[in-house]
Amino acid sequence: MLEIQDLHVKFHNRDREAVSGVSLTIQDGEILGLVGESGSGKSVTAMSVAGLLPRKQCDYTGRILLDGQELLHADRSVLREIQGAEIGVVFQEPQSCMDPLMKIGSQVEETLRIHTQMPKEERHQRALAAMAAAELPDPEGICDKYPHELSGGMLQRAMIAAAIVNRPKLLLLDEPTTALDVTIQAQILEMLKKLNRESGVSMLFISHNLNVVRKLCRRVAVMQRGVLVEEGDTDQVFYHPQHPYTQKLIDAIPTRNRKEERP
Ligand SMILES: Nc1ncnc2c1ncn2[C@@H]1O[C@H](COP(=O)(O)OP(=O)(O)OP(=O)(O)O)[C@@H](O)[C@H]1O
Repeated sequence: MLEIQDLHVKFHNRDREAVSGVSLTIQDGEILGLVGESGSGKSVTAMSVAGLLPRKQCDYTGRILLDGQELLHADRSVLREIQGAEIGVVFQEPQSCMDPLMKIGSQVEETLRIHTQMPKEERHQRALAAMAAAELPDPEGICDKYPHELSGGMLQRAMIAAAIVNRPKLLLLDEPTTALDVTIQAQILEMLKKLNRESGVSMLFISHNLNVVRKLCRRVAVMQRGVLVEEGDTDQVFYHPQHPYTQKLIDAIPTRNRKEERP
């Protein structure tokens, strides 16, 4: 469903490419993990897919196809349509993505307001359903709250609800659990798994932590300095890494966590 072909991105104010010849595919209903250290080009890859690349500040080549439709060179108006209707995006810091002065319910509904003609009551019902799918307790009550009244974990669930409310084909999750404590992180990973199982939405899950990716993704791609150095079945990559950089990422995981869940 998503095909990235030979993507290159170079920012004008940098000497080397942020993304150098990355090719990746995500099948219908698949969750692909994308790992690598800070600055390896994961977010720039996701931004290219989401149509969020600052086009005036960089040169970019390649192709990005979502169900056959080219996105990398598409017009802004086409991208805006796709962003709201077919691709949902969730970032690490929900606080910085939410409007502090707008109630949660309105923010979750926003995509529907912009991209559909749906009547108000139907929008509200869809927002409640999305919040329930994101496992927010008491969605009706939370609709009336402001962002500062929710915990970090709850806010991230609200962001996920906003990203799925228009039933996108693809969800881009850029370090969505990194800022959360481990218990909340585990609960959100479980929720994402269930969401994928029940709605069939495909996901690109970005993390610098290979151990987190293992919990969610059957397939993983590893990036280093803009280049895709390894890709394959997550367990295979984890237990038999082919690239020294992947080994380095694995070595960075505490041994206690590495042993758990060994098949
Ligand atoms: N708007 C921009 N202008 C110039 N350089 C940029 C811009 N956005 C990203 N970069 C550079 O592109 C490279 C890749 O960054 P990217 O954010 O994709 O890395 P990442 O793997 O997602 O890391 P992190 O986890 O820290 O976000 C980095 O060197 C970064 O500084």
